[in-house]
Amino acid sequence: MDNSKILGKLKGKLIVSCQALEGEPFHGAEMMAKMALAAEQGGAEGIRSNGYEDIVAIRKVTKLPIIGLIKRRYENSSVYITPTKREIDALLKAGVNVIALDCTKRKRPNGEKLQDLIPYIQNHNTLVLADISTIDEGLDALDLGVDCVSTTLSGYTEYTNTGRTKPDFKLVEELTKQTRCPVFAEGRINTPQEAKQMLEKGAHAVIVGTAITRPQLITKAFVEGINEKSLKA
Ligand SMILES: CC(=O)N[C@H](C=O)[C@@H](O)[C@H](O)[C@H](O)COP(=O)(O)O
Repeated sequence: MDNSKILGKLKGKLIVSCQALEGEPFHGAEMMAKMALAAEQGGAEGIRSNGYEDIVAIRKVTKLPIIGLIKRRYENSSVYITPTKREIDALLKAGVNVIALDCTKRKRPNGEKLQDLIPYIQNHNTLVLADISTIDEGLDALDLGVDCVSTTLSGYTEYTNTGRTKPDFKLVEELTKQTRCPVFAEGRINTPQEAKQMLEKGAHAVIVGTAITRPQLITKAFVEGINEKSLKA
């Protein structure tokens, strides 16, 4: 696939994040490949996926563009989405089209720097999606030459973790005002209406995970909805 055309193809579309971590009922490459297939059948135009095995399995069942990441925790750093060159090399080997890279201002493990990692990925004919949590991080990442940004980490860094339960519409709106580069809306988008609203606010595409691919959490939302005390009572 010609990666330079991917961003154009994703404009206005839905990307489904197919991730189940260890301990989750759907954990496993075979399951994630089925999730990706289901997403494609439902009309998604891209897949976001975590881990070498899951990505290889997904690549076998679909030709959709894959945004890959590897979550790994290192000592002395809270960066966990594709933190080092080691994860980047594994993603390049898996054959992803785009690499999702933590581009927050936090210190990376092994003293590695975004200034080196971004061109390294791009020199392998692979795009960089910057996962950020604030407007400044988004703009800084764009200055460093990333191909696109995603609001993935809003609410998940030490300095944005305010217990937010709704998507960060404001961050998408502000970022799209300040750049012509594609801004992906991601994180806690739980309804088709919210997804559409994000596009109306200028998002290039919408990435949805939990609300589509984590059945235990979808069930929980229904159970909580049923148990919620009626305001009229
Ligand atoms: C914060 C973090 O680690 N986010 C991860 C990034 O890859 C995934 O766990 C999320 O599922 C993904 O961002 C989609 O978001 P949501 O599941 O809320 O639709």
